[in-house]
Amino acid sequence: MMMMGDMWSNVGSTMAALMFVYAMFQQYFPPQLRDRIEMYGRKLVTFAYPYTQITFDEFTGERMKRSEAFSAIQFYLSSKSSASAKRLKADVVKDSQSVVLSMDYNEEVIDEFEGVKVWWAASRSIPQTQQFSFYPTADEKRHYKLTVHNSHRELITKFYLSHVLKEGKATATKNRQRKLYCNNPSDNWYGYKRTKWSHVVFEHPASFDTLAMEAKKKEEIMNDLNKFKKGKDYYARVGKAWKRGYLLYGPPGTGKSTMIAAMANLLDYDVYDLELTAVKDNTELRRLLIETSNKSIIVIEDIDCSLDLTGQREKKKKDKDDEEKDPISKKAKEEESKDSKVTLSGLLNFIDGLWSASGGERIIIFTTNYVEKLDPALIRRGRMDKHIEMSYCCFEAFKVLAENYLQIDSHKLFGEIETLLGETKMTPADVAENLMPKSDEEKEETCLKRLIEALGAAKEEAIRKKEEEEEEARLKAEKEKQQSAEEVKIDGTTGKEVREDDAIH
Ligand SMILES: Nc1ncnc2c1ncn2[C@@H]1O[C@H](COP(=O)(O)OP(=O)(O)OP(=O)(O)O)[C@@H](O)[C@H]1O
Ligand SMILES: [Mg+2]
Repeated sequence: MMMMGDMWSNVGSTMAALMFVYAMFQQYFPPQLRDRIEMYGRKLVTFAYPYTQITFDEFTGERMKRSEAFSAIQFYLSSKSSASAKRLKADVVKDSQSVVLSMDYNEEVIDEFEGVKVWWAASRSIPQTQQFSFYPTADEKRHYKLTVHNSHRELITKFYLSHVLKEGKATATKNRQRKLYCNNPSDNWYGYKRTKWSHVVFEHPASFDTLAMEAKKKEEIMNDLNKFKKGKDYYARVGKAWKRGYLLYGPPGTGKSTMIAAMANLLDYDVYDLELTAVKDNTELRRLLIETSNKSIIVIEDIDCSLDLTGQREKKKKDKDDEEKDPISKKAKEEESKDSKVTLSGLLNFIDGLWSASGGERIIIFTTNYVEKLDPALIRRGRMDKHIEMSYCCFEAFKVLAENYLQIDSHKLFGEIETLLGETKMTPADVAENLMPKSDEEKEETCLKRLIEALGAAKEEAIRKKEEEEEEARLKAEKEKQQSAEEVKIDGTTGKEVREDDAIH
């Protein structure tokens, strides 16, 4: 048996001989003859290997964006490979109910199109690095290679490939799991994981059916969203970036986050939950946003707490004056501001779509508990196109919750609840909490009575608070009156009342 060492020395000497022949060929043959020989050489190779290979890389372009063709091919081949490839990779999708199989590396899948055979292979190239690592390297390059016979090249490139992309995209849509993305702090953007966003599967059950609010308002929002979704041509015609901004405001527990989930479910969009406090500056903000995909909702919750957006512009001048006076405080301020330098104007630019040259279909949502705290520039129409107030529970909203939690649409206690809801403020979150049966045996009447009790208590609490406030205001007024009376003194000689400043002179 030939030893490995012998085999390599044979290969080495063959290579050396070939290189020697090629060098002779370059040096001693006249150029015309060389061209001719090369042409015949190519024909010989084509004759011996009459196939064309087309490669589809996973990442393309300068920005190394994930190629759409690559993912479409991946999905297309997932249906083909289960039948023919022997080694498969499995991926669980859609609520863990179905498994998508794709071909493993160096496996081959044969496909047929209009009687023509083609061969697909998946492979990856790993860069030669000296470093040893347990983890897959981030620079690993994956690609699919399609091999076709030269005689069918036109049919394959013109028709087969578009068929593959169309089918692949359809399968992708069918298997698509929506995702909830959260931004990573930028210190984690580089290194092994190298991602700006982490994601989990988005499986929030909220829908507009279960959302407690007035039917008319709900319908108006749904129509607005559906119009946006179908509005591609409209946005292109009027030259606007295909985006829409919503501002959801209202007290805690009125359903702002629930509404966002319902919107994502209605539109079938991904959700990007952007934590602004983890973003260092406007450049980072831009980088994050460029990485968001189409058909997504970008959410900034509690915008008033995320940044000092309101005072930032006015503060600038004051800070400058202070800094000039005190170099130590200037340094300290610089250190401090390193932490978060996303500015109002950075945010405004992002909303205005300067960054969205890559296309559209994005919804931007801000939520806040205090709408009055926000800078008007941030929420003016055109930026936040629609302002939605999420308010305390009304009777109509209660009926939706009763249907959700108790599966009832009427009850003799409803009248009393309607009156109480008109007299007191309770958030849908609190109403829902009271309606939720605490055990399997608990009857709907018990739940409704619990709600009535809670509403009654809330009403009494509100009356007590109001009385307290009135009492406080009365005491304050009395104190002020007393103070002003003390300031008035009696002039001993004339017996007339004089003001304190008159008495001094
Ligand atoms: N309008 C609503 N319809 C249905 N359920 C609601 C509604 N509002 C609140 N809830 C219930 O109350 C819980 C809290 O609501 P949610 O988190 O949406 O409030 P929020 O307005 O986002 O509050 P915060 O301002 O504190 O973020 C939800 O899990 C949901 O079950
Ligand atoms: Mg919320």
